[in-house]
Amino acid sequence: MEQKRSVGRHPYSCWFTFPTILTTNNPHLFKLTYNKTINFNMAPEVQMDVFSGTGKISTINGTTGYYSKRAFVTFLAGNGDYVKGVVGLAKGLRKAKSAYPLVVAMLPDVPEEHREILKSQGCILREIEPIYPPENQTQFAMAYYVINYSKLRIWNFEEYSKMIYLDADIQLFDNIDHLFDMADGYFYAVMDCFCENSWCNSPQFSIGYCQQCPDRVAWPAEMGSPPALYFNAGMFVFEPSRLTYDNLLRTVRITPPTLFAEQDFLNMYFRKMYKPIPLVYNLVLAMLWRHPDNVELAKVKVVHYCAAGSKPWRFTGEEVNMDREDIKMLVAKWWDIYNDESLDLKAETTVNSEEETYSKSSSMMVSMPEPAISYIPAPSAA
Ligand SMILES: O=c1ccn([C@@H]2O[C@H](COP(=O)(O)OP(=O)(O)O[C@H]3O[C@H](CO)[C@H](O)[C@H](O)[C@H]3O)[C@@H](O)[C@H]2O)c(=O)[nH]1
Ligand SMILES: O[C@H]1[C@H](O)[C@@H](O)[C@H](O)[C@@H](O)[C@H]1O
Ligand SMILES: [Mn+2]
Repeated sequence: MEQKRSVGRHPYSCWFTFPTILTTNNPHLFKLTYNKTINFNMAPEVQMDVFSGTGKISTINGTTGYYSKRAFVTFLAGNGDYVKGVVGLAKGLRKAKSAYPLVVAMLPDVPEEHREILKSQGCILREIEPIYPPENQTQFAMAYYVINYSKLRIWNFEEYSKMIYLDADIQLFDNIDHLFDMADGYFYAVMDCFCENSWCNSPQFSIGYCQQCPDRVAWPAEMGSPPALYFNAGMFVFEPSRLTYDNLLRTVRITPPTLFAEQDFLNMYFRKMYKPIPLVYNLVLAMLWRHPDNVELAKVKVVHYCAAGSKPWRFTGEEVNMDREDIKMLVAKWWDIYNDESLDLKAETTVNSEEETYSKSSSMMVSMPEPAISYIPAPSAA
């Protein structure tokens, strides 16, 4: 078992130590240094009609019946400070009065002390085994991201019919429970931006093309058809399913890793069922300086502190773009929630069980009537 492998360093500090992915004439091709070419359109076919869709038979307070069980889920690896992100998220969900609990899919290397903190905040802990891409190929993904393949385990959480995945470096500033009411059978997420240096080896970056403003640089005909819509995998709405899970694991075993690791993989796997949702559900911070016209900050519900140097718990303000007023304001807002003791779960409501710890309030929440349906129309395809 490779469980002892440690989580890599942040990509921005070691980017060029990895073999470069060369650009090609075709946007769908990422040519690797050893002349192996990955064609996203030629990826192994996967079953797309695999979602379970309806509610399942489950037991609430001893009564068996059909209902849809929903939860947020995040991912935690290692003994570093990402645990602060999860605590912040649990408190942010409480502040937004979400009706659903937060499940933490965590690797075995999360220390007991951190598990206790998360339990005391009402999180449901689920230990997962790490997933690594095929042997000897990890050099083609950024080391820092390789551990993120383990995230695929959340498709196995079949006791939930629908889940919203949130990275630990995400904070909610508004209730987003209505996203659970979107039609089943799709994969929902926010479109990414290709303008940051992290994309510098992509065909998109090389010609200055970004799906966030497709008219800025027209996609040249000689480069083939424009690339498929690409989402940021820090936030997505999905339906756990054993069938999908097995298929994901089978597919990942035969899919050579690329730069953004499981994010690229998920984009490839779910390309036919991907539906974009508005960027207020996952504000990738670079949008603030790359596409300011697309952002209405006051309306943003979910902020993703993914730009280099923006993690609130490590923030110094010294990195590029980090001295902006909007960034400092968003970091301060994250700390307001993290430090707000009134958002801590009250100790007396915590219930312990062998496998999971959850709060009485969260378990009650699951059986509450569903919130009113409020469908969020996706923006038209870019
Ligand atoms: O030491 C670590 C590193 C990461 N994580 C977890 O992994 C998530 C992803 O890491 P980052 O948030 O630091 O990465 P980015 O936001 O820069 O990366 C984006 O691209 C990644 C490609 O692998 C993933 O898809 C990720 O979800 C997406 O937001 C974290 O939020 C956290 O939940 C940990 O728990 N501990
Ligand atoms: O997931 C990655 C990562 O978060 C990078 O920081 C960002 O520049 C990319 O756009 C995104 O795809
Ligand atoms: Mn993130």
